[in-house]
Order: sequence, then C-alpha cells, then structure tokens
Amino acid sequence: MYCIAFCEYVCRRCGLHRLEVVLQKMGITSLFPVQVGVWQDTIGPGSFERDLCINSPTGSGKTLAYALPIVQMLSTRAVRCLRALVVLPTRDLALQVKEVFSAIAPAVGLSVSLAVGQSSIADEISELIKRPKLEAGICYDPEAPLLHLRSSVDILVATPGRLMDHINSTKGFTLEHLSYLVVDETDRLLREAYQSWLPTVLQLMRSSDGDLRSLFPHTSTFLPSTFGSLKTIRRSGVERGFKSKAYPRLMKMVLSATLTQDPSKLAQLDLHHPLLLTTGQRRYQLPERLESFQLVRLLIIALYMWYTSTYQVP
Ligand SMILES: Nc1ncnc2c1ncn2[C@@H]1O[C@H](COP(=O)(O)OP(=O)(O)OP(=O)(O)O)[C@@H](O)[C@H]1O
Repeated sequence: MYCIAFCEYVCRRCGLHRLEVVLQKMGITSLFPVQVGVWQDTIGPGSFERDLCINSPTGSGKTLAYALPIVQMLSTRAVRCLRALVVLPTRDLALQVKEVFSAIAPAVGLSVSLAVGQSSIADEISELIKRPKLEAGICYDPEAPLLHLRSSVDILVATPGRLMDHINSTKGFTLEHLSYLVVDETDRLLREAYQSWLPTVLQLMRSSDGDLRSLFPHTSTFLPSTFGSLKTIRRSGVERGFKSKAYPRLMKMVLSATLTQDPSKLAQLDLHHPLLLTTGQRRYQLPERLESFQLVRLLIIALYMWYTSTYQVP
C-alpha cells in the first residue's frame, strides 16, 4: 500500500519535472493568478474534492489553468482510456484548446484528440479507437468486435454535436472511465442545448450498464463493456449515495469569462460542493458605505459581548 503510494508520488514528481521543462520551452516561466488558484485547489491534499466554477476574464490563461492539473493528475495512469473530456461550443475554440493540451500532454505520455464538426468522422474514429492487430491464425468476428476495441486517447477535446455523434454511433467509444469533465465557455454551452449533450453525458457517467441500455436502445456502443472486467477507480473523490454507499465521482470544472451566477442554470451541471474561483474585477461590489456599516456593526457586537461577560449581565 505504502509502496504504491510512494511509487505514485515519485512518478508524479517526474511528471511535474517534465511539465516544467515543457512550459519553459513554451516561454512560460510563471503562472497567471487563475492558474495558481486552480492548481492549489486541484493538486495536493484534498485535491479535486470539490467541483470548480472558474470565472476569469478573456486572455487570463484559463486553458492552461485546467490543462495543467488534469495532465499532471493523469500522468501516472497505467492503462490508456478516455479519462478527460473538454467541451467547447465551437470548432475554433476546440482547436485552440487541443493545441494547448497537445503541447504539454505528450511530455508525460498522454495522448490527446479532437472531435469537432466539419472534419471527417472516419478519421476521428480511427484516431479515437484502437483496433486489435490481427494475429496470424486468429480471426475476430466483425459482428462482435467491442471486446477488442480500446480508446487510443486519454484526453478528448470536443464540440457537443460531434461528441453526440460519437456517443450515438462510434463503436467502442465510451465515457465510462471519465474522471474529469471540463465545460469551457459554460454560459454559451448552457444557453444552447446542442442535442441535450449535457444531460446525456452526465447520465452516461452515472448509469449502470442496465440504465444505458434503456437510454440508448439502438446503439451497441456500450455493450458489452469495452474493457471487460476493468473498472475505473476515480480517485479524485467519492460521493455518498443510497445507504451511504460510496461511489467514484467525476470531477467537473466549469469556466467562463462571464460565469452565470443563476443557480437554476448552474444546477444543470449537477456540481458537487462547487467552489467559485474568480479573478479580475469583482462583479458585485458592496457599496463603500455598506462596508463601513458592516465594520461598525462588528465593533458594536464585540463591545456588547465584552460588556455582558465583564458585568455578567443575565
Ligand atoms: N502562465 C503564462 N505565462 C505566459 N503566457 C501565458 C500563460 N498562460 C497562458 N498564456 C498565454 O496567454 C494567452 C491567453 O491564454 P488563454 O487563451 O488560455 O486565455 P483564456 O482565459 O482561456 O481566454 P479565452 O477566454 O479567450 O478563452 C495565450 O496566448 C497563452 O499562451
């Protein structure tokens, strides 16, 4: 047990060093405030225990803020499967984010892919799904190939429409091992439903195989489990469910330059004890006079407590 923890610690340190080298090559010598904030809340003791809502202006470095901790956390993964999904509303934004991941992830042996509209879905499938090499004398049944299909990527950057295409029709494409979900440009993605991608993704990650069958009766994507007996242990936290049974939890990060504070909209994301990180100017500020009032009120309370304890007022 301690041995595994120690090996993991050593691997993480190596991964961190490799990431530092890559960042230096990219000309990044220090982290922007949002990147420091997210790193502190995701790496280290208690990491990823809460979902994060990040509200930070355009150009403040949000992409690297989530890319760095995700790549660092996945750097010790033993088996390749789809563990992180980043969703963006447009193809151009997805391309930009994919470039950032592609710049850092290979340094720790992770592979990144893109799923966006206006590009060949066949090319995407061949990049996303690994087919087994046919060995001499072994003939796989083409009608039952799912046991042999595996993800060739660890991280996928996608737009909602193409993501839904893969969910509905790409054999071997599964979200069952997902540990991190990033919803970038959240406001925009929540405004437009895009084929109900969000409830679908959330449902897929919660459901048992039985539920999936009823949800997608026409697809064979999930049947049988692509990885046979392999079960993902999402180590970034557990939730207590029915009868306090613990089950692994997906970590979510939602970001925007103008993040909605409307609880009914945020509720769609099903966030777990969300923590709001905000940089730049505060969106809502107390009027100056109200802050002075708050200070005076605290002084009055302190004086009252001192008076009642000193003179033992009943
Ligand atoms: N720590 C850093 N040091 C120097 N440059 C950085 C750092 N982090 C990010 N950058 C650069 O800052 C620019 C803006 O970063 P990024 O696109 O991630 O911002 P953003 O907050 O995601 O903006 P948007 O809201 O437009 O998506 C990029 O060119 C990126 O390479």
